[in-house]
Amino acid sequence: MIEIEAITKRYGDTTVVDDVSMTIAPHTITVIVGTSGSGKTTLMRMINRLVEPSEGTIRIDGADNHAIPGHELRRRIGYAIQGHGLFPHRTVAQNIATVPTLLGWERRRIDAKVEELLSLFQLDAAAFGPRYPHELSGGQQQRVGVARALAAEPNILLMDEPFGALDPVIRAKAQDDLLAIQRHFGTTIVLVTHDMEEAFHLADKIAVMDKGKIVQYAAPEEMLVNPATDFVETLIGAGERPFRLLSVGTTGEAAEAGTADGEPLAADASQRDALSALLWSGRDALPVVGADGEPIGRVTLAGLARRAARPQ
Ligand SMILES: Nc1ncnc2c1ncn2[C@@H]1O[C@H](COP(=O)(O)OP(=O)(O)OP(=O)(O)O)[C@@H](O)[C@H]1O
Repeated sequence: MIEIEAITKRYGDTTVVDDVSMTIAPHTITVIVGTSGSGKTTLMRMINRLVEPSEGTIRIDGADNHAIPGHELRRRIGYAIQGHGLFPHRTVAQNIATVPTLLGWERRRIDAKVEELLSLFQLDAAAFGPRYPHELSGGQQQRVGVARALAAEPNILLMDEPFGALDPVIRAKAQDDLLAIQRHFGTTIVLVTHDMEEAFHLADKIAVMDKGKIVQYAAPEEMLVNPATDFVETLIGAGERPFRLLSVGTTGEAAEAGTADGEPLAADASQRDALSALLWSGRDALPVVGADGEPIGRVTLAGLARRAARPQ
């Protein structure tokens, strides 16, 4: 659990984070969005004390983060940034092993961790471990950057625009990998992004910042249905709202009893994907199957339309 209490950061006369309080529950993904310069990065960096606050307290699992030496904190909290920040003269394996080596882990444990992470990120350890960062694609470098941030098994992972430099296809893949990895390790993730699509895809809770303040901190569905201010509504993109509502729910949740013809949809696909498949196939209904391939019902255009409509 991360408890941020009345935290303020000033540079000279300028207040860049203004009396922010928020609690981040363990094992969740919190996404911070907002306009450029609204203080997102500064707020996040006060968690691992890359930036020292002017006022206020941040507690990590109950302990004031000021009571923990900065270097210790940054070892315990993973940090991944856009452009990955890999060491160019170290191999992929050495990069991932950086913090475990600092912590004095045994060689065998380090090797096992490197292999586990590379395979979780779908990189073959034998092929990629010995390579240098310049021998990887941008997307692969980025995955190694996140793998490195996770190597010491941190409870908390801070991510600053981690997928900002990736093309849309690789980016979507990287987001899905991150969700799978977060479930695997139960890591508490705080992520800053400019991309609302990404925020709605990943977040358990979204914090919207404007001029150093949090203007709304809520679950995606709640924010869509009840945006706190005009600013939040603009940021969400009012025209996108029905589609975003569908993108935060799964097809399984929208499944109704009954059967339908056509290519089945996976229950864990988003309702937005289901809508797209329905429109594209020209059908009113499509079958839904569970992870085991067994039918669990059908999803209908009318059912999705009800879910995308303003709640009454
Ligand atoms: N070391 C510093 N000294 C002075 N001002 C700073 C410093 N670091 C950040 N700022 C200012 O604080 C404000 C908030 O910066 P921050 O990087 O937190 O914003 P952000 O919301 O992450 O922006 P972006 O989305 O553009 O990355 C900006 O106006 C920035 O210029």
